[in-house]
Amino acid sequence: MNVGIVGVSGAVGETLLALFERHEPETTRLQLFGSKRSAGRRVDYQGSGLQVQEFGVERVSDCEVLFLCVSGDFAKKYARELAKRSIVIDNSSALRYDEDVPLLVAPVNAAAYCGQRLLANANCSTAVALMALAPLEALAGIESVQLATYQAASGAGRPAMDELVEKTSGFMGYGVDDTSAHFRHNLAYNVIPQIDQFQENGYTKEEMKLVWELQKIMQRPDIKVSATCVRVPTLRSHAEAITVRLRRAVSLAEVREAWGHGLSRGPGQDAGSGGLRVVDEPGEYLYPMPLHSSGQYAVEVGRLRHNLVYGDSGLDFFVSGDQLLRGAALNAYEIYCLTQGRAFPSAV
Ligand SMILES: NC(=O)C1=CN([C@@H]2O[C@H](COP(=O)(O)OP(=O)(O)OC[C@H]3O[C@@H](n4cnc5c(N)ncnc54)[C@H](OP(=O)(O)O)[C@@H]3O)[C@@H](O)[C@H]2O)C=CC1
Ligand SMILES: N[C@@H](CC(=O)OP(=O)(O)O)C(=O)O
Repeated sequence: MNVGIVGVSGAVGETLLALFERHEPETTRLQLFGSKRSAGRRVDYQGSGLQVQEFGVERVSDCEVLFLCVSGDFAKKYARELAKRSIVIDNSSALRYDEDVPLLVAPVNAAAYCGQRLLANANCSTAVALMALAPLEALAGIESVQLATYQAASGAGRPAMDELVEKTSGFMGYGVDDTSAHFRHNLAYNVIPQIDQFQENGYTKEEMKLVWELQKIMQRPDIKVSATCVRVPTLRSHAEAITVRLRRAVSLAEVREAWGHGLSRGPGQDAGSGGLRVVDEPGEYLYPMPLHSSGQYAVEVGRLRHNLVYGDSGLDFFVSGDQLLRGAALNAYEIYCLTQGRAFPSAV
């Protein structure tokens, strides 16, 4: 198998490379690509060195599978052309809403893959939320979802993450420095209620992605979704406070049970918790947090309780999941596993 990663120096690309290093058989020939900026750089991989090559359509032509970890504009320009020769797994939002492109969160809607060559990876907040939402949809049917997100700096890429570290260590006090090259404001010791551009309806594009993508992936265009997305000064792992209204009353025990077996673990595998871990022992001060979920394949879910407004058909809970893994690289790797008929690594 001949595989290429385009954008390997970025936050998603480097996380994907680490997954290949850990899970991929040595027989796979991996090629790495980037812009002129990182061309020529050598990267350690499975005991040898790989050189990053400058991307070019002809240069990637022998790759049977190509991961695009670049931008939406890059995907718009190249993805369809590349898909004529390779299976293309795109991490950007550019093609997610095209009718002929399956939008995949592999443990949730693997059935949407049926041999297409151009495949879209979902938005990070959407993928993290879905790990807890999909089993609830199967359990009782979802009427509505309300989300408030707490999104890490790395959601805006590797340079944004580096900037937060630098600005935090150089913080001089509030009102002194409101500059940032990657966010609308300085994120150090701050929270910013804007991710992506504002839309005409007053929501941001990140908030609307949650609406569009939950509806497309769950094949439920009628589900009501509303979100507020906030950037917080964590480095990795998006956390989300989620309120769900179900079609019927459920017990909390039923919900925990559903979370224990409601997700696919890959072609030919039995369903399992496949990437969701219940962390819900308030008496022991154990609940989902980026501090614990960062670097982990599983999304953590906890703080489960019935919602005081909706009663026993409503649930409140909190999730935290490493968005560079579940919301990007791990999900992309699982999509690749799907195309190869292999079990997902989270099941290993
Ligand atoms: N970060 C996250 O949590 C998530 C990101 N995504 C999406 O994944 C994609 C990558 O994001 P992320 O890793 O965060 O971004 P980064 O800014 O960290 O990395 C961008 C990458 O794109 C490469 N690149 C830029 N221009 C070119 C070019 N002309 N040819 C080849 N490579 C190029 C850069 O390579 P070089 O260094 O060589 O210039 C770099 O490796 C984006 O579409 C993003 O929306 C999706 C879900 C979550
Ligand atoms: N928007 C996300 C990361 C991302 O790139 O998402 P998308 O692929 O949907 O644009 C964040 O900033 O946390």
